[in-house]
Amino acid sequence: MSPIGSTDAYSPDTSIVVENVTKTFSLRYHRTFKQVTVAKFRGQRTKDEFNAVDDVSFTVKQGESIGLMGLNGSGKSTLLTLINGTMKPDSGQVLTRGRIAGLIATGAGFHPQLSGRDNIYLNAAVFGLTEEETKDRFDDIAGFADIGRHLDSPVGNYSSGMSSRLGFAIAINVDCDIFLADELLAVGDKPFKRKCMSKMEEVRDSGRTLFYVSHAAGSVRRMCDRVLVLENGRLGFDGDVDEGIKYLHYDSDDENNDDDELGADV
Ligand SMILES: Nc1ncnc2c1ncn2[C@@H]1O[C@H](COP(=O)(O)OP(=O)(O)OP(=O)(O)O)[C@@H](O)[C@H]1O
Repeated sequence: MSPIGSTDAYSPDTSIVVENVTKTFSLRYHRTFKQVTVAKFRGQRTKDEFNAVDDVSFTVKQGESIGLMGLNGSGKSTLLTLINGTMKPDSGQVLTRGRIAGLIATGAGFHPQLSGRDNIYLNAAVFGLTEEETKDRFDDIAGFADIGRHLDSPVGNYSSGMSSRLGFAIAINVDCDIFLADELLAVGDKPFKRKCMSKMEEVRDSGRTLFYVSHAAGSVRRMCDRVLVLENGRLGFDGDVDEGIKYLHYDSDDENNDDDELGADV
């Protein structure tokens, strides 16, 4: 990996540069105005700040597939949201090259009162597809989501698995340079997870940059050629997949089981 700040980090085959990125959130201890006032009167703390992403730096080359791992709350989703541009870092910078697509949160970007069909057009437009492009891809999207008659009912009534199917089906049909996937296998059923994995392999093999958040060691091993491990917001490990998984102390017996790898969490 090129050191950040070197000319290599900004070379034409660089896909993502994350440079000393920090994102700070507040932990609030009281909800109401009255509680806050009483706490202040008693000299108690009403909030604390912490770095969900803490001075993280790395560079990704176009076509690399990165497994982003770490325990719950270590900052994976926050980092993905910063790469995606939905949130801005408090310090440092994130640079990306090309169009970004992917599934960051189940149901994010869907309008609950619109049907699945209308949401396909809405969501595809957010990803930058024209109406014509979406029409051309509609059958592929609906076919991949495979939610049958529910396509014409409001997305607000969908189960989390159904929202995830629709979200993934749209995202995977967008032409992009960087594909971000945050625990997309967490809610789907097993046949859908298998379908997603082979689609993601297609994405990886087509030369797009893949950023894949997962707790499942087996699927990271199958999908990725490099692992980043976050620990309390800091980058604890960046390198070889097996070593990254060992770094997180996975039980190696679980990793070889194909069924487990599609669903197992740490
Ligand atoms: N908008 C927010 N405001 C305050 N705290 C937040 C916000 N979003 C995330 N956090 C906190 O930031 C930390 C990192 O959260 P994040 O969702 O990035 O972790 P994660 O590694 O993706 O976790 P998981 O594996 O459980 O999905 C957590 O402590 C979380 O509570």
